Amino acid sequence: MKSKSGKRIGIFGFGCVGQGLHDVLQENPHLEVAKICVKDREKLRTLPTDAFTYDPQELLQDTSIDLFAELISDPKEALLIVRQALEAGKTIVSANKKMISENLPELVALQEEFCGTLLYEAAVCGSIPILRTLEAYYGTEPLQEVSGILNGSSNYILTKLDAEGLSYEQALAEAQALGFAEADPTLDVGGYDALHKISLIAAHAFGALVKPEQVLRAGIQHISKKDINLAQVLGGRFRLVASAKINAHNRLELQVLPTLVFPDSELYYVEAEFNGVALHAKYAGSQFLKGRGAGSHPTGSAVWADVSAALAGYKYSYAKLPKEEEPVQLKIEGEDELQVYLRTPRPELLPQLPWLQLTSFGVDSRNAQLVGTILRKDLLAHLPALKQTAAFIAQLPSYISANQAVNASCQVLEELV
Ligand SMILES: NC(=O)C1=CN([C@@H]2O[C@H](COP(=O)(O)OP(=O)(O)OC[C@H]3O[C@@H](n4cnc5c(N)ncnc54)[C@H](OP(=O)(O)O)[C@@H]3O)[C@@H](O)[C@H]2O)C=CC1
Ligand SMILES: N[C@@H](CC=O)C(=O)O
Repeated sequence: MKSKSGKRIGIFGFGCVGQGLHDVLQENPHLEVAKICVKDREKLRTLPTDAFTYDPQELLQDTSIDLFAELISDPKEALLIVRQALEAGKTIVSANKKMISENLPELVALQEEFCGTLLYEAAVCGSIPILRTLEAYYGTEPLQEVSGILNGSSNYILTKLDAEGLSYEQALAEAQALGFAEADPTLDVGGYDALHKISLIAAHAFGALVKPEQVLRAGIQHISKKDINLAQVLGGRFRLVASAKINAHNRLELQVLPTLVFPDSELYYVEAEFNGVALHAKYAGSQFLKGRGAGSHPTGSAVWADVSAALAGYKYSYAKLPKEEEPVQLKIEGEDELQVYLRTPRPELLPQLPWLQLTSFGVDSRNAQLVGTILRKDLLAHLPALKQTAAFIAQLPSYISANQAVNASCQVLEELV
């Protein structure tokens, strides 16, 4: 079908997001879909066979195509596609946060060298226009913090455990069936996906190029009924929260941690696959954006928005990234203290940690719970050993005392008896 704009798009991937984009383009025929590149020749498709190709070069070398959308689940192949498109000076839109966050310096350099364009709004918080907001609105204003719920699947699981009493396995299976989860769901529940997203946010919001090992990261995969009940008795909910924030020493602190949130936080009300991001700017003050963070049409909509913007000549300015001649201003560090809740079914494996304060409770043959205060950098150093104990680790706000947690745990036990 001839499009209104006369422009042609080549799409890589026809899964959850690719189909979402295709649906949106069918209802809004501004662009002609040249072809869709997929992998599996045996898969049943909802479109005729001639809509597809299995050879990426058939799209990449087609000079009649004006721009590409890269929406495949394989980050290595995605990098090859995006690299080739940018080296040819083309415009390409991607949703692949793992690939982009792990290769951002190269992708920025390729855009500069060959004058191509890469946009990736769909890679961060699905339908929420967070990158465009950071770029177009906060390109010059200093930000103090950007934080929130950046992974739809984890949030869906946590909501279902808390509100409907589903088992972890049931909730994860639902998140997968609905198309929210990554091909490897460890990326979601292990906090890696949120790490990729907060790294991209850090680049646009603070001009920081982040290495994964600089981020304090824990996921939700070891959460248990006991933890959910404890949160409920305390009047809170666990959410997987990612944050990038400038601390009192003008250092950037990055973390992805399950966090106990209460009704005084906007994040308490972010449910199911929704995401929510709070921005704290020096002059504008605070803002909160909430919307669907995963799913076919919400993500397809974000890709479509990028496609439309790219056709209108929009590019990221990366205004806050340090220029070659400037030294890197922002150091990533962790001198501050964190209060954490920790429960492990393998207490015998708990490493010796330099706790500043520590209260243990709920210790029996199967579990140990504790609330402790520790320096962020010490927790970062010991996190791999803690993870060996299958521990569930979460940040507790400082206004919750260890005594409150102990009392809540006793109440949970009484209710279970
Ligand atoms: N699902 C979501 O809500 C969101 C996903 N994303 C990101 O969007 C991207 C796509 O995710 P999603 O649609 O969920 O994934 P799906 O698993 O639903 O679909 C993946 C698609 O990629 C194709 N594909 C995989 N490997 C190759 C390859 N080597 N060559 C060509 N095609 C290939 C598959 O082909 P075939 O059909 O033949 O199997 C399939 O069509 C990922 O980067 C994901 O992280 C971003 C935001 C939200
Ligand atoms: N797996 C991701 C998909 C969107 O980015 C998520 O659950 O958020």
